[in-house]
Amino acid sequence: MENKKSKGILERLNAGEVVVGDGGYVMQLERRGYVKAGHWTPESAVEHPEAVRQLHREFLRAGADVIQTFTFYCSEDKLDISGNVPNITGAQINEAACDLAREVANEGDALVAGCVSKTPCYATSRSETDVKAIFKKQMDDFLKKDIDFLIVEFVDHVEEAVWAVEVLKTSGKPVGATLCISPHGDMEGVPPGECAVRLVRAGADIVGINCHLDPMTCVRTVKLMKEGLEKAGLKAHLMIQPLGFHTPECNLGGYISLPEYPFAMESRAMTRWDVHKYVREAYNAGIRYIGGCCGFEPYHIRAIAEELAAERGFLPAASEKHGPWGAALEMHTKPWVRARARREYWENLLPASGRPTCPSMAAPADNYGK
Ligand code: MET
Ligand SMILES: [Zn+2]
Repeated sequence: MENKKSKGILERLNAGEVVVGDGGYVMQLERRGYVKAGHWTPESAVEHPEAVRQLHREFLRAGADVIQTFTFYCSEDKLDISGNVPNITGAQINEAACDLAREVANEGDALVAGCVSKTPCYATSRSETDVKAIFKKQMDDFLKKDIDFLIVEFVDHVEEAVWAVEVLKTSGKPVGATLCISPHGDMEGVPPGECAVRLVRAGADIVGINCHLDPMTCVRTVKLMKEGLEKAGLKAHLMIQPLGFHTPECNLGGYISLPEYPFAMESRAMTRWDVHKYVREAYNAGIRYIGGCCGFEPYHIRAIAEELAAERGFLPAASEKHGPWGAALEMHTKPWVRARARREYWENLLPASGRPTCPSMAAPADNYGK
């Protein structure tokens, strides 16, 4: 299939453009009936391509400039342990996912990012040779297809992320690396600033944070990464793809430590107006690749694109069905609803949960990684 993109990821970022990322696939497709929680493997790229294609399309229509391949946890060691897909190989899933991402990316001017994530092999063996062989295999699957750049995501030990970057750099493609860590640092206690330095020295062109924690916490962590890079005299682009959930009480383990994870997260969902605040904060921190992870649905991505409409110079296609700051309510028949067609109303609203006996905060477990 022809690759129609106008500019690569680094051309865009080097030119100072904002790049809007896409949202969370595994969690959204679990809710839609195409991913099994616990396993979180992406066999639907082969079994139900129409479901994956549709979600890619919705993120594209919402304004995403990058379509990530639906290849989360798609290393052979993870697929083996998971045992969820006895008749489908990792290579089949990786290749099908690349085709789906390319097909949809070419419906707009989006880029395709081939994505790898943390491996069970690292957790059990810490073997650089074995872990690197796993990343190399997944990368080779991607390179049979037409991808624009590569992303290492959802890694909580910087050592493993560095190994992934070292492998992916051999492709000659740009590499982004996002850790799923808190402001306290990675699982070995390596602070975010030091993590960023190690990733950039390993060859990452873009560094940042994804998943595990809410947007404002992730912005704080990326700021620490930026400070670390500045102190070391290094330069890299910054990226952020946080949870679409409020997790103010979370510790190192992030959302996985919450009693509501993963089947009762709904009451923590970000509103589109929360996303506006997050995006402005991220932009002001100097982050230019701004997207989402688990919990981010297409309307959240549209909110990113709408908050950044002035900087980008255009609105996404999905904004045809959305007036800015509730403007479409101006034609509502009820005057008290019409009165909500203004920014101050939505910006200052404190949404009720509708659950009178529920706590607003939970007690997260503190045994992550043990
Ligand atoms: N890009 C991956 C996805 O959205 C990240 C998952 S993090 C658990 O499926
Ligand atoms: Zn996630």
